[in-house]
Amino acid sequence: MTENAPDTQRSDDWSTDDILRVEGLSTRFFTEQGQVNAVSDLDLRIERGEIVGIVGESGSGKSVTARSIVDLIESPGRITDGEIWFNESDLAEAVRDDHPEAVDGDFVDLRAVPERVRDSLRGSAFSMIFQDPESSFNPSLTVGEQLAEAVEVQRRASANPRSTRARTSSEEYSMSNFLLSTVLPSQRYVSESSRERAVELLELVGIPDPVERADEYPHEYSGGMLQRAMIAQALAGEPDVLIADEPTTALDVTIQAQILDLLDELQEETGMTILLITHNLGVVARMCDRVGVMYAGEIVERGHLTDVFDDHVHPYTEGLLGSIPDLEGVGGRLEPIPGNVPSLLDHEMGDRCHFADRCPKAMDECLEHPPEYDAAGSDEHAARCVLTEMAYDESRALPADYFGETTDGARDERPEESIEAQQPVEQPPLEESGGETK
Ligand SMILES: Nc1ncnc2c1ncn2[C@@H]1O[C@H](COP(=O)(O)OP(=O)(O)OP(=O)(O)O)[C@@H](O)[C@H]1O
Ligand code: NI
Repeated sequence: MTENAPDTQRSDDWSTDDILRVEGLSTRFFTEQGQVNAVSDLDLRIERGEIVGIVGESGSGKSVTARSIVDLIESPGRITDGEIWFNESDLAEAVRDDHPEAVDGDFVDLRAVPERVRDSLRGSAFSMIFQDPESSFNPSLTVGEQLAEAVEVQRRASANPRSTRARTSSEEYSMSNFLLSTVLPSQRYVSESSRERAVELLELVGIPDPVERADEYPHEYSGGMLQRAMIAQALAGEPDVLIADEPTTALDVTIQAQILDLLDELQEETGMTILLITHNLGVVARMCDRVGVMYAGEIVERGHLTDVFDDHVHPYTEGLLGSIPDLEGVGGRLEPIPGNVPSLLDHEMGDRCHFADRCPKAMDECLEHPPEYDAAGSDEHAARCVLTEMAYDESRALPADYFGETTDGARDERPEESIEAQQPVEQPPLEESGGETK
């Protein structure tokens, strides 16, 4: 404790089980069209060793949330507000003297420490896997070489104290596909033991004949095998938190299920924490302990699986549940929620519930932007919806044409014949509805 530290620490109220606490995170993109509110006032708590899901439609802000946590937001984007507290006593010790304001108990606010400290956590504290494994590998190096180099970089880094780690540009490829161009082969750094570890990692992620496969190039791998190799790459630094951004969307359903099983097994073996991003509630049901449902840059409902699957309050969650695809393959059809994903342009968002124009239960109350209310169920259950506080009252319903013509008729439906009632209609899977990751 320093003289400047407040008498009561906020971390006194925080569970020591929490490995990460995101508080009031806002991330904006400043584009020619205007300010895009990609993530707004988002709170997220993740316990050590749990698998937390973030689920929502394309464009709801899931990837921006993930990239904000690992400090990968690029211009014209910027985190404009919030704190990202990471619970690690060694790191807290290391930065306490120079940055007392960034430390609260064993928690460190990653936004309040110098960039080099955040950089030093990539790969070791946090690692990220993406939907598209091709972009994480250099096509002109063998998979084994690239894994060995990732191992080497992490080894050399962990020989130094966390706050002063030397970095090389080459390690970035385990984190970021768009930094691929900076990757240079640097075989002189790769030791025999790193090569052995690379083969071990391939074996760990279930790649058959890992010694031989290590000598192959990325294009010689199938999509599922390359996804496994990317997971191996992300594990090279033995991260505390693995952020998996739609890790299975590009794969066929059988392979999807295998990759999810692999993540589950790895979580159990290593005890690492996983933040799993998906637009598929079936994946959440299979994998996660807790889940946050995102809409228009906000978490609109959160809780344990039972809260969200059985006791949900938010009509958006209800709509998503009508869209659960069959993960095992047969069918796999999704019923999209009627209406369009909202514009996140600041001047078009308005100060109302952002889902109101698609909501079959929108009432006068929804013209005010709802705070997060506690909801019935577990302590963790909360929703940004007035239905936590009052029953739906048809006499207060907004007229169907209240929001004009742009809503694809979503508001023409009355609740009794709303989203669930429309299920039999065959629709293309949400995966095909586009998004920046395609
Ligand atoms: N580089 C950028 N420039 C401008 N706006 C951006 C940029 N990246 C993201 N956005 C905005 O942030 C919003 C949220 O995007 P994000 O990628 O987080 O969505 P998502 O929930 O991950 O969707 P998907 O399921 O399609 O991956 C997008 O709708 C887009 O408007
Ligand atoms: Ni995304």
